[in-house]
Amino acid sequence: MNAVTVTGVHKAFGARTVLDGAEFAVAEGEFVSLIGPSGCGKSTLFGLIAGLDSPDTGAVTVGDRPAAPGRAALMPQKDLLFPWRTVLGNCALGLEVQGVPRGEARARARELFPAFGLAGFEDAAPRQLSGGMRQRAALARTVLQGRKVLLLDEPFGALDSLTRTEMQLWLQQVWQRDRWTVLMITHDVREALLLSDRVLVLTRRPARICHEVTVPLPRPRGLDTLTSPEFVTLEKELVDVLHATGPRSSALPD
Ligand SMILES: Nc1ncnc2c1ncn2[C@@H]1O[C@H](COP(=O)(O)OP(=O)(O)OP(=O)(O)O)[C@@H](O)[C@H]1O
Repeated sequence: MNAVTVTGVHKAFGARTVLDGAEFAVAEGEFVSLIGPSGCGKSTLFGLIAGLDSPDTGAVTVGDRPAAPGRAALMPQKDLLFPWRTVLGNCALGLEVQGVPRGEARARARELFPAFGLAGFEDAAPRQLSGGMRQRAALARTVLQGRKVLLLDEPFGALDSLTRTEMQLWLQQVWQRDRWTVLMITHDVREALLLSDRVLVLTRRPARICHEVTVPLPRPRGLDTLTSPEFVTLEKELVDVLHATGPRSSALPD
C-alpha cells in the first residue's frame, strides 16, 4: 500500500491557481524529495497532505484514508520552538497535545535525545542551541508524534553549508534505522539526490509534477558519493530540468 497518494489535485486561492493536476504516490518507507521553483506550490501541497486544507478537485490519501489532521506529521520551514519551554518540553509538546500525560511524553522524548545529538540539553532553552541542534529538536518533535509519514519543509534551508551536510548525513543515518516514510521539500539538488530514493520536480505555478528521477545509489551515501560519476550525471539531469521549468520565479505576481 502507498503511504501517500495524490491524484489529479487542483488547488486555487481566489483567482490564483497553485496546483494544476498534481499527481504522485509515495511507498511506505520511501524517502522522496520535491523540488521546484520558489512559490510554485510545494508548501500548499504539504498542507493538503497534512490535512490542513482540502483540494478543490482530486484526492489526497495518507495510508488507506483521506488526508486529515494527525495522519502525517509536518515539520514547517521555521522550527517554531517555543522560547519559554525547555528543549525537552518543546520536543514532548506534540505528544502532550495528543493527550499523553506530561511525564510520559517527556520520558518518551528523552529517549530520542542521544540519537538526535541533544543529550545534556534537555533543560536548555531553545536559544542556547545551535541552528543544527534546533532543527534536530524540531525533527524530534515531529518524529515523536508517531505518524507514519513525515513532511519536512526545507528542514535545513537556514543552515550554513557545513552544518547542512552534517545534518544530511545524520538524517540519512536515523532514517535508515527507523525507515519513516519521508517527503521532503528542498531547493538543493545535491541534498535531494544525497537523501532520496526518488526526486520529483514540479513545474512553476500552477504546479504539477513534470519530471521524476530515481536515485539508485547504494546507501549509506557519504561525502564521496557527491563526486561519484553516477551522482554527477543525476545532478546534471536535475539541474537541466529545473532550468527548463522556466526562467522566472513563481513567487512573482501574475
Ligand atoms: N492561504 C493562502 N492564500 C492565498 N494564497 C496562498 C495561500 N497559501 C499559498 N498561497 C500562494 O500560493 C502560491 C504557492 O505558495 P507555496 O507556499 O505553496 O509555494 P512554495 O513552492 O512552497 O514556495 P517556496 O519555495 O518559496 O517556499 C504562492 O503564490 C502563495 O502566495
